[in-house]
Amino acid sequence: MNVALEPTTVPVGGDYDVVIGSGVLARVGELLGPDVERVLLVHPPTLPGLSDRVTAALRDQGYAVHVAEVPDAEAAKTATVAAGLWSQLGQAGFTRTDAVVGLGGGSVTDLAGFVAASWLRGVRVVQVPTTLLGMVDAAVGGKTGINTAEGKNLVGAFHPPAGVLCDVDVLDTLPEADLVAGLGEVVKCGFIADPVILDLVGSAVAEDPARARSAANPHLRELIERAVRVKAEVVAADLRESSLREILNYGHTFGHAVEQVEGYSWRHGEAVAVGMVYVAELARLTGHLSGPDGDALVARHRSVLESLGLPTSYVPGRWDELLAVMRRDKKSRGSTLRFVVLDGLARPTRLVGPDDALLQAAYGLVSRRGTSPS
Ligand SMILES: NC(=O)c1ccc[n+]([C@@H]2O[C@H](COP(=O)([O-])OP(=O)(O)OC[C@H]3O[C@@H](n4cnc5c(N)ncnc54)[C@H](O)[C@@H]3O)[C@@H](O)[C@H]2O)c1
Ligand SMILES: O=C(O)C(=O)C[C@@H](O)[C@H](O)[C@H](O)COP(=O)(O)O
Ligand SMILES: [Zn+2]
Repeated sequence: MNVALEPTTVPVGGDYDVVIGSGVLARVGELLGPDVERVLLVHPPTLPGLSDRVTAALRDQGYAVHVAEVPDAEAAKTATVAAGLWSQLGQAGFTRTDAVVGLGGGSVTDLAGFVAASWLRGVRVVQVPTTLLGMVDAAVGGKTGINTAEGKNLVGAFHPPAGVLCDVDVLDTLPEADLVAGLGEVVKCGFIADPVILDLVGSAVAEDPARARSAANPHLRELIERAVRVKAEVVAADLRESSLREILNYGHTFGHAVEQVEGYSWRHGEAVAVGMVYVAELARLTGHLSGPDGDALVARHRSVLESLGLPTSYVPGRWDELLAVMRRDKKSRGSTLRFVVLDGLARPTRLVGPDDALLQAAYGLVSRRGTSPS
């Protein structure tokens, strides 16, 4: 990413900061806070250069650094991997004033955050996201967790980080498909809260579609900052998802079901993209979106996401599996399914207990044979 702007600090309530900048990776120790002696650095196998740099920076600052390489991507988010980290913390004698650092994409920051939340009932975690999705979403806000055989993020805790460090330079090595998946969550913030995001994505695509899908997107820094501000404002108001925070789950009920049914072969941001189209169609079927404006907003979901190369359809014939997974969504209450839908652009609301027939009809509207992600 070719920008050399000064770092930006986005406060999350008064609790911690998200630092976004170029060349800021070595500042990780500054976010740890006082009294930390030992640090467990958790990272995937794909980032040897970055994990070495962060380890060296922490050691230079006097910390005793223990390193844990965990499986890549969704394979990191298991009870077995978490248990291995608990053993490592125990053997190294980590106390309540020691800390965990999560370096990697959302899968690693979710795992590292969960291990920090559960070790001694809670030690500090600093998140150093290395994917776009991690920077704009997963590392911010304190939702941590792992998967079980029954579904995604079914075990976890709300455990806000002590700080989040986003060094945008690391995005230069991120594969395009992962960058684009991160743009899926950025676009989500555009639909639920900040339509300027959709305009910026539109401008970037109009200027140069290939560049818009890369770390050279000329609006990327502003897109990151805007999406982080949306998330920061929401989680500062409702950390534990008693109400407002549910809007960040836009597109996720169907999206998480696609991820699980597909054995996590779709990227999270890809599944959320088709999930947003699904729920936009559901909003139209249930009257939340209506008339020409409603039609245009549904069409805008497809056009923005497709302009970035994100999927907007899913294969037919898997309704029973999808519905079974959707029933276990965390927004469900008893046997009542609940969705976040839009009443208009940036006007999110709840849809409670829609008819199964309408849920299935919306699936029909997003079904297309031969669909697969990038
Ligand atoms: N806690 C939350 O609020 C929250 C929010 C959104 C998503 N999530 C979770 O985040 C996960 C998805 O995160 P993700 O999209 O970052 O995927 P990911 O963590 O699987 O990373 C994607 C891939 O990019 C590689 N990678 C990471 N950084 C790189 C870099 N700088 N250069 C080259 N390769 C790099 C990784 O090794 C991996 O192969 C899902 O599990 C999702 O449920 C959590
Ligand atoms: O931060 C939130 O709240 C979100 O819902 C953000 C989502 O993008 C994210 O994927 C989250 O992990 C989903 O949470 P879950 O509660 O549906 O498991
Ligand atoms: Zn998400």
